[in-house]
Amino acid sequence: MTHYDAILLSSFGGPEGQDDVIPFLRNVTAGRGIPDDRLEEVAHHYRHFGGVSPINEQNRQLKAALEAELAARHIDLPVYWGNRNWAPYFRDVVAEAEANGHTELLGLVTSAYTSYSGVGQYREDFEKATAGTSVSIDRIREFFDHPGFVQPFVEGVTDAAASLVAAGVAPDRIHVLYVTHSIPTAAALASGPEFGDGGAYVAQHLAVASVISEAAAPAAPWSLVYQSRSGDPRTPWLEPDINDAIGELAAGGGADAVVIVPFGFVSDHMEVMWDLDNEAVATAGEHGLEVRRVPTPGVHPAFVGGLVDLVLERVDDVPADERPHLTSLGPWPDHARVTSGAVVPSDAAVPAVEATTR
Ligand SMILES: CC1=C(CCC(=O)O)c2cc3nc(cc4[nH]c(cc5[nH]c(cc1n2)c(C)c5CCC(=O)O)c(CCC(=O)O)c4C)C(CCC(=O)O)=C3C
Ligand SMILES: [Fe+2]
Repeated sequence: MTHYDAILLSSFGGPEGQDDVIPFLRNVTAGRGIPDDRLEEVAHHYRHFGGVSPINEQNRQLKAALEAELAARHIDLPVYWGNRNWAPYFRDVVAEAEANGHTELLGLVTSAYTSYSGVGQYREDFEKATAGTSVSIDRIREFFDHPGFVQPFVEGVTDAAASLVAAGVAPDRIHVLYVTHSIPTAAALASGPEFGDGGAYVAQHLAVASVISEAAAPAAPWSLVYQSRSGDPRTPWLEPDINDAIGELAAGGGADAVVIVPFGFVSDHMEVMWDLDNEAVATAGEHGLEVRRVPTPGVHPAFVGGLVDLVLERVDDVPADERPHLTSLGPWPDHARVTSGAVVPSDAAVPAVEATTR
């Protein structure tokens, strides 16, 4: 048994009004040289929705759902919620937890895959937030192939394919587009060079997509595509972009319909609402393709239950060979514990990718 005092639901954060948008974007891009015109472009996405990202409300709902699931299973662990880029910030939440006598936190990070954005940045922010405190933060493993994360997508693709078939589309004329956040190719490689050019990041996505397709739409061809690239246009990022992929599919006559599966994200936040529901759906329409967009896990009971299972496997020190995983890449190893500004190796082997991403 490993003792924890509380869970720290850890996420990206988002603006909640027009005045928040630019300070939020400055937080996100601090020191990373994102061109101003791109910042303005992103601000525009938020402005369109009143300056409000849905992500904070989705995390409040996830926190409530986790609390209900923990209570139903008689697990006495309070849930704190903190963000990297907007209030409640990690450093404030860590101070609040410490004041309440909660110093051994288990971080539940809302990133399913291995990348600097989803792993290294959180570790660095945990280090900053715990520096000079008595609080330590452990983190659950990347859960890309955990049944609780995969099941909602299997249901979503199954429903989308059924709805297209009901609309008269032949099952093998549906193309399933698994879409995730593009990252620089160098960052992808750094996420785990032992997995090939795309690193652990691409390998994990390919493995999960194949599991979902086999279960939900075995007759339909599929591909892995990317969204939301940003940064310097001269820097290579993972491709193809989903809009280019839709154009090429239509030009090649390879499909009558596309199913868009945003399996890089756990909730329908801004990047889903704007880049997919707005842009990619329009692109499909322009090319005369039927389109369905599959929901993200959100507060799906399988996802919420799966997160609690991921907490329990750490509390109970469940050995790797007994941990649920749906691909041959899993179960992904645990991380080093962050304590008082330092990373202390945990008992489990920490993969090289964790230390070297990006
Ligand atoms: C891999 C990945 C995830 C998934 C893993 C995870 O979930 O953590 C993710 C999630 C998210 N990204 C988000 C928002 C943004 N990401 C940006 C910028 C970037 N993301 C990157 C990668 C990722 N991002 C990268 C390589 C950049 C380039 C700049 C940099 O080197 O970091 C920018 C700056 C402007 C721009 O460049 O577009 C914004 C505003 C939101 C919140 C949405 C909302 O408000 O609802 C969420 C959940
Ligand atoms: Fe991002």
